[in-house]
Amino acid sequence: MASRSRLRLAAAGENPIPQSKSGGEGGTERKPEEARRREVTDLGGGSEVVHVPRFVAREAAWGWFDYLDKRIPWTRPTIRVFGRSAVQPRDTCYVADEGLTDLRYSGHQPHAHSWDEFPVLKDILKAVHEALPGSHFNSLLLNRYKTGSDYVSWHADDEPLYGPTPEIASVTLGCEREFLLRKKLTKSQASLGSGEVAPKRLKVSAPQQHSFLLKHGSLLVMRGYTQRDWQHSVPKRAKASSPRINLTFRRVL
Ligand SMILES: O=C(O)CCC(=O)C(=O)O
Ligand SMILES: [Fe+2]
Repeated sequence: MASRSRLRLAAAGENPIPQSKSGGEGGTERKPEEARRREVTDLGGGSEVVHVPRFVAREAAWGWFDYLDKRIPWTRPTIRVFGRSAVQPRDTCYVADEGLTDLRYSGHQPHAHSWDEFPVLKDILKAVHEALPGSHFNSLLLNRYKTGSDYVSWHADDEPLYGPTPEIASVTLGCEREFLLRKKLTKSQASLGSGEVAPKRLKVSAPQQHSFLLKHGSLLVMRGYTQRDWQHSVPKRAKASSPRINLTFRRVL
């Protein structure tokens, strides 16, 4: 379902988007107004998503993809989901400022690599900071979805170490994939749905949902109470025939 509440396209020049040095060759250069296009979706209740479809020029984005695909020490850890052990359905790697080793999710504590090991990540971080004035990301979770069978299931990045209103900036390289957001159910909605409180025939309306097609070189930012009130996922997609690398920049408080 397409997002219905795209509120406004930010005025050109409102926020600077970096131009790539290598984007000018081979007809890959973006028109300035296209490079600055950002769609702001107000999710309500103080939650917001910003989508910058052409955050970085195609050629530069492929340069980043090739480097990360080859150089990142990808692992596929065993995690715990609903009390069961399972191999995570995508490759991953964690990079963070010195001393930020506390990330733990699904019973797994990833090793924190240093930014110094991967100079390209410093360039990408710089570009993200320039696009999002006032942001100070200090950690990065990378994901690689090798085929359309790799995915991330419904979750929120609501770990306390990110604080109550984290800004999370997500860069997509390679194969485009669908990114879904759905509103978390309130306790009373959840119990209605389970049939514990009300008879089953009492219909519970479907949660609000938004979908974004995240293309090569795009940036998606989740802000405000998005992690508290919404969940997101990247579902399996049979048609996705090539790998996708995703970088989510976060700030550990
Ligand atoms: O791959 C994506 O677009 C999302 C990844 C994600 O949600 C996460 O790493 O927490
Ligand atoms: Fe996430």
